[in-house]
This record gives sequence, structure tokens and C-alpha cells, in this order.
Amino acid sequence: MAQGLIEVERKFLPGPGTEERLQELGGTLEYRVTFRDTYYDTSELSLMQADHWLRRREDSGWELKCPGAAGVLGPHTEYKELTAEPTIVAQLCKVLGADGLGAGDVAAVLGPLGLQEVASFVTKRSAWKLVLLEADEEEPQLRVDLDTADFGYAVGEVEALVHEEAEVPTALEKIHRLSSMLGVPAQETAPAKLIVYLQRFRPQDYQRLLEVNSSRERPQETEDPDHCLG
Ligand SMILES: Cc1ncc(C[n+]2csc(CCOP(=O)(O)OP(=O)(O)OP(=O)(O)O)c2C)c(N)n1
Ligand SMILES: [Mg+2]
Repeated sequence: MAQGLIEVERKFLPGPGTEERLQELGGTLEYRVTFRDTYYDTSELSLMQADHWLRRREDSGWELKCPGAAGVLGPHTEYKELTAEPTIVAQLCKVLGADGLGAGDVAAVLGPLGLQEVASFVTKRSAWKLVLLEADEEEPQLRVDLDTADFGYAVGEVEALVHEEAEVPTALEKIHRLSSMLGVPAQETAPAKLIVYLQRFRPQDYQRLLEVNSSRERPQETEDPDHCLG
């Protein structure tokens, strides 16, 4: 994946008819895959409290999701996905207020930054591709992932990957259009697998995150000091 793509997505709760509906809409099942994600944070959950999500996905490496520009309200999320390790390390140091760790491997800075495993689970995913559109309609293409985590939680995501902020409104319009065609209620949201994992297995951590989220309002101005690098 290219560096610093913006992931715009909307989660929903899939039903027994979701795959059939995707087929009716012309969707194609691209692949089925099973992977393990392991998430890391400090003991105070400093990254998650700053809306940063660090994970290692078995066989595909490290990824740091950090908040995209705030502004468009609704049942979707927007995150920048960093996958180059030096960029991830630089952003981790920035968020955690650490200096002088260089820009090497993520694994090498886990100890110095006090990052430890907070969650690890396996996901079975079926990945669908959809061309919603009239032939001349432009990118971005939509993807729908249907995930089931090994602790028994199923969630779907309608998602677009774009290169710049200017593409986000079009992506959102398509995401909302497809969600509605899939029968997803207009304001429905569904929690991420990691959030449900914390709720079930680390309830104190979950509570801590809830408190931060309810007291925090995402800043609306474009100069957000917590924004990702690059
Ligand atoms: C509704 C909602 N969703 C997510 C968040 C933030 N968040 C919580 S956990 C989390 C990290 C996990 O993100 P998620 O999209 O659930 O991961 P996954 O689908 O497995 O990986 P992909 O293959 O798409 O990269 C985020 C960004 C939020 N604040 N609110
Ligand atoms: Mg996702």
C-alpha cells in the first residue's frame, strides 16, 4: 500500500442477507482471508486516548491509524494509515512526547516507548469489491469487508481509500449511497472489533477510553496539532 492513504469507512452490523444483497448490487467477492491483529499501547492507553491505533497484522506488518481531518459529521470515520516503519516511529514519538529514538524499526522502539500488547485476535474476512456506478464515474472504488472475529463479533465496513482530503466528500457520498442500498439504517454505527474486545476482556481499559471519548470533542479547525505526519 502507498504511504499515508486516507481510509474513509462506515461500519455496520451485517445480517444473514448481506452477501446476497452485495451480489445483487453487482459486487464481487475478491478473496477470503484469515489474519491475526495484535494492538499495542502504553499501560495508560496513551495512543488510543489520542485516537491513534498501532497494530501488527501477521504477514502484513505494522500499521498506525491516526485521525484524519475533522469536520464532516456522521456515522463514518476517517483515518490516515501509516505503514512505513520510520514514519510510524516518528509519529509515535510525536504523540508520546519522546525524542531521540531515531527512525528505525517499530519493534525496536516498543520497549523504550513503553508499548505493550493490549489485544490480539483473529479475524475471518470476506472482501468484496463494488463498482456502483455508471461507466464514466470516477474513483474511488468502494470495498466492503465482512469480518468475524474469533471472540464471536461480526461487523461490516463500507470503505474507500483515497489519496487526499479533497477526495473525501465524494468518497463519503458513495459510502452513504451504498450503505443505504445495503439496507443499513441511516444513523447506524457499529463498534470496531478492537473496541468490543476491550469491552469484553479489558473492561477497565474500555471504561477509560469511554471517559476520554465522552469528554473530548474532535477539533474542527484544520490545524490540528495531533494530526499525522505526512
Ligand atoms: C465507529 C468507530 N469506529 C472506529 C473508531 C476508531 N477505532 C477504534 S478501533 C480502531 C483500530 C481498528 O480499526 P478497524 O477499522 O476496526 O480495523 P480493521 O477493520 O480490522 O482493519 P482494516 O483492515 O480496515 O485496516 C479504530 C481506528 C471509532 N472511534 N469509532
Ligand atoms: Mg477497517
